[in-house]
Amino acid sequence: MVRWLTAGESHGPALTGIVEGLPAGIPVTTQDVQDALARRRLGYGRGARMKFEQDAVTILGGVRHGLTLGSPVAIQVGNTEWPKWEKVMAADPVPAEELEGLARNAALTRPRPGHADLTGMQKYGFDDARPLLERASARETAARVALGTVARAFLAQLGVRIVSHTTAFGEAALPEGHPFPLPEDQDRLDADPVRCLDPETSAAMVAEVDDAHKAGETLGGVVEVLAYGVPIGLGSHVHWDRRLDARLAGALMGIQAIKGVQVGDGFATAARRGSAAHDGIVRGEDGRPRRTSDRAGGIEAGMSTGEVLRVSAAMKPIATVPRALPTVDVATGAETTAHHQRSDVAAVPAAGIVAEAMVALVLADAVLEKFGGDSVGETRRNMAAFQAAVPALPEPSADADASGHMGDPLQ
Ligand SMILES: Cc1cc2nc3c(=O)[nH]c(=O)nc-3n(C[C@H](O)[C@H](O)[C@H](O)COP(=O)(O)O)c2cc1C
Ligand SMILES: C=C(O[C@@H]1CC(C(=O)O)=C[C@@H](OP(=O)(O)O)[C@H]1O)C(=O)O
Repeated sequence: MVRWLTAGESHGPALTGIVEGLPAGIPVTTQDVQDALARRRLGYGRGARMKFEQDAVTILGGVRHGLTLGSPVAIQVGNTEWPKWEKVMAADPVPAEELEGLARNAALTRPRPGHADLTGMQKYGFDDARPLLERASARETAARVALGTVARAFLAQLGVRIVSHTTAFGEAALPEGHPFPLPEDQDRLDADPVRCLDPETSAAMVAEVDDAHKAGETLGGVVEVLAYGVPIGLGSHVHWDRRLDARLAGALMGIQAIKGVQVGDGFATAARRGSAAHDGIVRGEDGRPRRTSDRAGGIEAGMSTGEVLRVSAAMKPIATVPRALPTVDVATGAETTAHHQRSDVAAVPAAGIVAEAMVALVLADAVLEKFGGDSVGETRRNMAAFQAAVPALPEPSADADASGHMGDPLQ
């Protein structure tokens, strides 16, 4: 079982992530993690903090000379903002006179609708939103991306490669039937301001962000993650919590601001007739069955089919709306507008990078569940043996009934 945990606050000294259960022999370096984190900072609409803050990566355990040891991998991502917050976010008590007059320490009592502020204060018994927003902040996703780097490097050793792109940003969306991006497109995607390969749609998405910015608004959107080379049979139909689709959906829903997840064509299939909703099965070139399309997103009955795995996540607009939303001041009881602080206008492209990390962690777990292995080599051998044993179809005889009809159940 692969387990992972993160700790740390947005303006604390660092975020820390630990992933346990990955095998020995995964090639990963500090630079790999640093590069992955740099991708998360990109994207049109991100706020000022992304420009001046660096992610300071230290691998604290589980890796030696560029290879994992099979022990828990611990990664620290230092917040270079920390010196400004040393007193306000100190772990140990700070004398009141040292906090007095510090603007950063002022109690935030006008909770933002759509963020953790109000419900968190009510639930945890705080009269200030600071202790909530510090952990609710998606700064935490830096730690997930760091851990996802290791999971992804493991999957790459097995020929599984992940790519993501932005399919909708505000009202601008890729037209239906657009080509799927390939893993080799990653650099081109990262070079696009919104991570969309269609130039016309990309320009429309940028215009959406500009419009929202000018109007004091924020935006959401949809990202899609594709995984190539996923073997047949990850996950299982036998129990709800073993279904690969359920596990991916939970992991994607666990990203801040994600409000909808779909597998393959998801919601669109609900409006289709059966014949246009599923993927036909044919004899593939290697004599094994293949699907004629990827509407199901490479998962049927909670199991990977061996086709391209495809999941999408819908992100709501950023809650810190510059044209501040109505709220109440919990200190005075007065109706007012929400506190506003520096914020992203939109973070959809960054959410795509975080979604890649979550998909990588779930797939790494599912791969190890099916194939096991304490070293990368062992997992690779086990996976190859299983794949070699997937039977090819018998050669059809000339007089076989091609109708495949099983009788009408309504008669
Ligand atoms: C990459 C990323 C960046 C985000 N940046 C901001 C931000 O700058 N301001 C903000 O209010 N919310 C931001 N969010 C969303 C909030 O973290 C999220 O809405 C909040 O934690 C409440 O959780 P919920 O939206 O899932 O209910 C961001 C989310 C992600 C994934
Ligand atoms: C810091 C990051 O994202 C932050 C996520 C976030 C939120 O409310 O989720 C609010 C903002 O934090 P701050 O107000 O300190 O600028 C974002 O910058 C990051 O992604 O690294």
